[in-house]
Amino acid sequence: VAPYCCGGRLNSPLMLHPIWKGPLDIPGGSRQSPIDIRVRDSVFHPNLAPISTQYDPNTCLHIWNNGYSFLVEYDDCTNKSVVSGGPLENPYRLKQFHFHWGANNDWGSEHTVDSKVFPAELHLVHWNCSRYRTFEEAIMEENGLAVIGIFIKLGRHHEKLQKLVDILPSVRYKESLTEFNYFDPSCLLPTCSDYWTYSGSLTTPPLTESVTWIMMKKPIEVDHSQLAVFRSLLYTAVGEEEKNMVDNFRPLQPLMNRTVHSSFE
Ligand SMILES: NS(=O)(=O)/N=C1/NCCO1
Ligand SMILES: [Zn+2]
Repeated sequence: VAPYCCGGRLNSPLMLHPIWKGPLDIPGGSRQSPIDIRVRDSVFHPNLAPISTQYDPNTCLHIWNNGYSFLVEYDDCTNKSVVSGGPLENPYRLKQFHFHWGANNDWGSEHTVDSKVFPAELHLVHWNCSRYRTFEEAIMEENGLAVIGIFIKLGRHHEKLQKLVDILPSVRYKESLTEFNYFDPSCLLPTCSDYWTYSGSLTTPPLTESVTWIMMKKPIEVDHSQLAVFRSLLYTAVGEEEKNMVDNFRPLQPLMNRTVHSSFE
C-alpha cells in the first residue's frame, strides 16, 4: 500500500502518516488540497488575466531530496524570478519546484480532472513577497503562496527535463543535495495558457490553507524512461532499509464551499 495514499481516504484525523509521521488531516479544514476539478462546475471568469512568469535561470541554486520529493530551489532574495497576473494581486517569488508521482503509470497526480488521474504532477511554488518577509512566514498565512500545478502525461521525451533527470541519481537518498544551476522552469510549462484557479492548501505538511492554486489545463509530456528515474529515488537515507520514493501524493480532499474558476470558456 502506498505510504502516502491508498485506494480509500486516509483522512480520519487519527490516521497518522507513515512517512510524514504526523496527522494527515487538518481538523476543521475547509479549503484543503488536492481536489477533483469538475470541469462543468468550473466558472469562467472573463477578467482573469493570463499568468505571467518571468524566471531568471541564474537564480537556480541546488536540488535536494527532502524525504517526500526532490526539490529544485531558487534564490528568493530578489524579484528576479516571479509569477504575476491571473488571480494574483501582485508578484509572487519562485521558491522551489517539485513533483508528485506514482509507482506505475496508472496514478501519481494529486489533482484530478473529472476524476482522471495523471501519472505525475509538477508544482512551481511561489510566495507573496509583497505581504510577507519570508517563505516560511508566507506558508502560514492566507494568500501566502501561489502554486502553479502542471499535469504530466506519458508521451514524447521531454528534452529540457532531461538535464534534471540526469542529476537525480545524485540525490537518491533522503537529505542528499547537489548543486544545480542555470535552469529556467518556464520550459516545463505547457504552451496553452488556459488554467483553473481555486483557494486551497499545501498538500504536504504543514497542510496550511495558504495557497492560491493555478492548475494548467493542458498536461506536458515526458517519456517512460524519464518517469522511471523519478521512481528510482528513495524516501530513505543512506544506511536505512531502502524504500522507493513513489506514490508521494495526498488523497483527494472535499471541495466543500468552494468554486473553481477557469480562465477559458
Ligand atoms: N505539494 S505542495 O502543496 O506544493 N506542498 C508544499 N510544501 C511546501 C511548499 O509546497
Ligand atoms: Zn506539491
